[in-house]
Amino acid sequence: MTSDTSIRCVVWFGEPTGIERTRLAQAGWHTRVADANAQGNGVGIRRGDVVVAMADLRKADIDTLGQMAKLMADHPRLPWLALLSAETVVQTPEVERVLRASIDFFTAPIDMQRLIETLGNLAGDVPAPIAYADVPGITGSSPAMMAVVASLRKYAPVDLPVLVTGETGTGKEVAARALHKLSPRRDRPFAAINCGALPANLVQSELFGHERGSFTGANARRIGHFEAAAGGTVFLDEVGDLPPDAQISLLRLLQEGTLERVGSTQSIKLDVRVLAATHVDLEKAVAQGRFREDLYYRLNVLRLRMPALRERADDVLQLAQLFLDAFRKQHDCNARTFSALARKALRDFSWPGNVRELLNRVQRAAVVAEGAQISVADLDLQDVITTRTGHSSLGLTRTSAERDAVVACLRETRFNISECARRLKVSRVTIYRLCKKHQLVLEDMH
Ligand SMILES: Nc1ncnc2c1ncn2[C@@H]1O[C@H](COP(=O)(O)OP(=O)(O)OP(=O)(O)O)[C@@H](O)[C@H]1O
Repeated sequence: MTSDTSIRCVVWFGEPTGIERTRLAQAGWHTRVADANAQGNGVGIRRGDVVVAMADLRKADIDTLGQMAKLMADHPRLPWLALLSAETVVQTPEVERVLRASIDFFTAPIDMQRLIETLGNLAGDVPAPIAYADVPGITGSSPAMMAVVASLRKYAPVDLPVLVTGETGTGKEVAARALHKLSPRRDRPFAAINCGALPANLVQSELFGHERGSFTGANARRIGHFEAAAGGTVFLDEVGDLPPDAQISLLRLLQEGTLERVGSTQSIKLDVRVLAATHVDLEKAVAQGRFREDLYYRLNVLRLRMPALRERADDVLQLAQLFLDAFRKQHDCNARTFSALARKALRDFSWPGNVRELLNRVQRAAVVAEGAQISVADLDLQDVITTRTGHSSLGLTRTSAERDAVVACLRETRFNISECARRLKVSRVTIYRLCKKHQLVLEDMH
């Protein structure tokens, strides 16, 4: 976080265009133009200012490139971004050094919106977590999460089953609890049952209860989870795992509002709202005959899809900060925030375990972090950074493919320019131009 008097500054080694300066100024960034070749020139940075350095290679000659790479190596603590022209030859050692030292790079024409967003991330702009006063436990202001919140508000007061779908760890149980808390049943019990974790031979008795002596070991009458939640809400997680007999009992409860305890023929009237969740494809289970179709339709009256975390990248930093703050309240730890690179990794990672994985990684990182900032290594996300920055932009890929094609063809044709031009279906002049562009000195290639 920045103090009130600190300013945000881009130290631009190169030549920003007028439009680039204006867009940065509009986004609250001062631009200080600097020269990579001029030693020790002051650029008016004060302690406490937020500084991002820009290595603008668009017009850099070979000497400037070398100077730039050296400058970056001498200032490894500065967050560096690189700007390339479409013609920048990436295979040169100097450009490679610049790219390796950069957190991110942009190829002309520069996408100013992405650049400003990246600068914001580097400055630690983590919007305050959006919690919804009326919807407990739900955090996130991404469009996907706002749609979820709108559905929760709509579905909560309606006394119908809701089928919550979504990958593991997306917050299906959190959503079910929110539905209960928002509903008129809020002061009655809420029971969350993982159907997949119940032993198959005990499912009926666990859910619907049993009478004394109904099976070996049933020493006393016992009411099941449904009866215990009378007047409230029962959330059946992994409902697809229910065995066939329990599916019949559940269907009856939904259709007639009654249940029978195991070992009894007496129907008990019960008022309970059923919410169910699945991370498997229930439609497929129905098609394969593993799940009753009539039960599927009963459960699937209202449907709520919890988005995967990678679909709501806007929420990742907010959630990460929320989890870190919560951890700090309970434990002694130095970590207060995330480094620029860590924030980038958090946004770029695909989060197969969704919010649960984010929570686990943040807590582990908070324990192992030495300083005030959690690093990429603390989060164990180094691979994300390596893979991402290893990726080429389209411009870079094209440039490098073009160079490879020219080099290969020149070698094949034993450096016969006319033959190479014929094979590549371009003029001789173009071959000479391409050699110049890619800094290919013909004699060196023999
Ligand atoms: N929007 C959110 N805001 C804050 N915490 C969340 C949010 N969504 C999920 N969590 C947290 O993430 C963890 C996983 O959530 P939850 O158990 O609800 O996921 P799930 O989809 O039911 O998982 P599974 O399919 O494995 O049962 C919990 O610790 C929960 O508190």
